[in-house]
Amino acid sequence: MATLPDGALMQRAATGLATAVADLLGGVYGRRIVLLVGPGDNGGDALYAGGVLARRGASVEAWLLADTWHDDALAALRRAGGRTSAPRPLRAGAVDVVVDGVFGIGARPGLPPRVAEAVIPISSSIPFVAVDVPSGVGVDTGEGGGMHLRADLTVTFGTHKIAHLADPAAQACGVVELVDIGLDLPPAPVESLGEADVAGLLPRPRPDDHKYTRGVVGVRAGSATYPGAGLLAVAGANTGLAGMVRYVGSAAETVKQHHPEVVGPGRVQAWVVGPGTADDAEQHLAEAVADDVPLVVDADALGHVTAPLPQAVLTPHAGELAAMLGVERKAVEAAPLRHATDAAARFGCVVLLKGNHTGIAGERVRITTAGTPWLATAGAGDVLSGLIGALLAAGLAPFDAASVGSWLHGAAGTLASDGGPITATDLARAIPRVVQQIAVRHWGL
Ligand SMILES: NC(=O)C1=CN([C@@H]2O[C@H](COP(=O)(O)OP(=O)(O)OC[C@H]3O[C@@H](n4cnc5c(N)ncnc54)[C@H](OP(=O)(O)O)[C@@H]3O)[C@@H](O)[C@H]2O)[C@@H](O)CC1
Ligand SMILES: Nc1ncnc2c1ncn2[C@@H]1O[C@H](COP(=O)(O)OP(=O)(O)O)[C@@H](O)[C@H]1O
Ligand SMILES: [K+]
Repeated sequence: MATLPDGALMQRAATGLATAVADLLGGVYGRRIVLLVGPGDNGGDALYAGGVLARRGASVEAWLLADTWHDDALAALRRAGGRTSAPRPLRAGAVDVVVDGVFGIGARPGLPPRVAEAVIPISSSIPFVAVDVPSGVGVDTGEGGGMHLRADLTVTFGTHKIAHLADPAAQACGVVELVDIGLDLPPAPVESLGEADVAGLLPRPRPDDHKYTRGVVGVRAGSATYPGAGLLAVAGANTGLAGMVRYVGSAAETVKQHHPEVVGPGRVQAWVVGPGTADDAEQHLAEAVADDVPLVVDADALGHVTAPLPQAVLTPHAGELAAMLGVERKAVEAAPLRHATDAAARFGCVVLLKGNHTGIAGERVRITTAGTPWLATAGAGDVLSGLIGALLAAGLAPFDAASVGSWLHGAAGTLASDGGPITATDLARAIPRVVQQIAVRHWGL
């Protein structure tokens, strides 16, 4: 901000916001727009954008929800023909869009009663556009805090904030649109991989490779009671990303019938331990750890992790992580990033916490946004552990294996789903297609 004329960034932000609102409305002239305006620059963005839209023929009213507001921005709105008015109940169809400019990155979580009273009587069928973040969420934690607003579209500036990536706040954002305002940004403490990042990290077979140089992954999963978990972990491992898959466990016959490529015990470069192992989980974990290679620890084996495991990727869902940390599941769901980071410190390894947006805590934090809620289906987690194991065997460091595996898993779920329901088997089958698309788009093959 110091290098630019006063207000330049805010003008860029407000122009981007006005464009996004116009796109959402499919036009501006005659549209009815309500601005929820707080005391800071977030309210200033909303007011300036309202001015741009009013000049183009929209009917814009601002509800001033704090005792102070951005004076210059309100003056600009008034000059453009906008007005202020008192909050009132809005039934469906009463206005075309509500713009939430109450609080932005300067906010503490939660909403003051005056704001809550104004927004509760607004029909939930009126679209909400959040300026920067839905007001009231924990901007730098992604935690829900107390009360917060929800948006159909969030227009943010310069860079994504943690609240756009980390649940539960991310679920309140709707679609997130990033407006470039020309900021020169430092490295981020939280990252989200995109397809090009994954293309750069994925192991590629070289001309002189053979199956052993590409890495061998061993799967210890499934049992007489749960053979399916073994099959699905193998399906995730056996998608061609490692050179070979070994299986160790009591579902060996079933695994061989479905996956003729898979071989029995021997040397491996990485282990996957846990899905469906039931009473054998502790022994499988001890044997895998004794091999001193990187490993994925999932499902039944997670309860047997007591000491730090420096080469491991732990892949709990919220319930499993809660049990490991001795807290309530609700506490993990309210603050997933914090609990994943705590667990990574406690167990001295990478912790991948599964969910809508999966968080990977290790040397840094990465969040996966590539998935779809259709992935909430039995066995999808077993496929993930196998897939991450294959990437470990292929030579990726645990933090990269976990985050690249999670991205491929989400992208495969989204591709297989195409908007409809999927099974874990469909998901595993789609993984090679995702890798093929990456190869075509980014590797020039
Ligand atoms: N920085 C940039 O590069 C750019 C920033 N831009 C824009 O500026 C926005 C940030 O603006 P900002 O810093 O003025 O803070 P903002 O979020 O409007 O609110 C702070 C005010 O709210 C109050 N308050 C907070 N929480 C509260 C609560 N729970 N309950 C009650 N009150 C609460 C707080 O009070 P205080 O804490 O001082 O008591 C203070 O008065 C940013 O999100 C983006 O939209 C763009 O223009 C482009 C460039
Ligand atoms: N609502 C959701 N949106 C997106 N992905 C989800 C959602 N719920 C679950 N998933 C993903 O589906 C997988 C489920 O794994 P898990 O809970 O271990 O199931 P299982 O034990 O049946 O395999 C995880 O990768 C998780 O991230
Ligand atoms: K806001």
